[in-house]
Amino acid sequence: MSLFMAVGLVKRFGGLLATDHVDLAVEQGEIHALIGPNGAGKSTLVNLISGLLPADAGRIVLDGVDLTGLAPHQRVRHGLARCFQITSVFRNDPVRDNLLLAVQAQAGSSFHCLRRREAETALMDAALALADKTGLAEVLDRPAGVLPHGMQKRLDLALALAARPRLLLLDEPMAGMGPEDSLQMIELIGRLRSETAILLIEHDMDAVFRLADRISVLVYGRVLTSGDAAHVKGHAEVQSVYLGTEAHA
Ligand SMILES: Nc1ncnc2c1ncn2[C@@H]1O[C@H](COP(=O)(O)OP(=O)(O)OP(=O)(O)O)[C@@H](O)[C@H]1O
Repeated sequence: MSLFMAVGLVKRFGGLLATDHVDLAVEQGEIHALIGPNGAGKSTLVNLISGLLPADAGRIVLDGVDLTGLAPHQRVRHGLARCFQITSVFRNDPVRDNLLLAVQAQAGSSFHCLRRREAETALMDAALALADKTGLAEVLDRPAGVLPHGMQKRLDLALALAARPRLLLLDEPMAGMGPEDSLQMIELIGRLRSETAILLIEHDMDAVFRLADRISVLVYGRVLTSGDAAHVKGHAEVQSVYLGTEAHA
């Protein structure tokens, strides 16, 4: 069985069928990219998966557990975490405190058996490990809100990783970045493959083709095709519907 499955997902906005009976599977260790032209329904699908929007029909299953009726925070506890297009940090607080809060929220009562000082050390160690992993060790004392854009996106990713997800939803992690930041983000996401499966929405096709093990193409709320980069690049309908439009743009 796949690590994650969306089965027959449907979302209507009035008369518009934004998500049209979508089936999607993400395997363990896989980076699965979701691409499609503007308005294809990518954000709606990710909102259904993360629980920000209720589905009109269909199911969401992670690791054999049906998450369909659960609120977003309950889905996070079951291993489904999300990074937003807009960063969701406490802007006036230092990076260190943002990381500590996220680690603390995830740890819950798991450090209760330790003495207070030991628990604080364990939390700080976990926060510093996250900073190291995401390239934020040099900016721990800086208020999150004054970080350059690329680092804010990395902080956002670090906060999602604090939840130790089994499946991480990344909604346009490269948005608004210059080439250097994009490259660093691509490398970082590539390294995460060993610890979590990833569903990646991204308009940067270079990033998609470099990172994705599998790509699903969404058009008018439906999955047109799924496959590896070679399959998608060679798919005539994808070329005309999506890659063609991007090239023109
Ligand atoms: N809350 C809403 N109410 C009404 N219509 C909506 C709502 N959210 C999205 N839509 C419509 O649903 C369709 C899919 O939108 P969605 O934002 O999911 O597409 P997308 O593929 O993420 O686009 P983009 O790449 O531009 O972000 C669009 O026609 C959009 O106008």
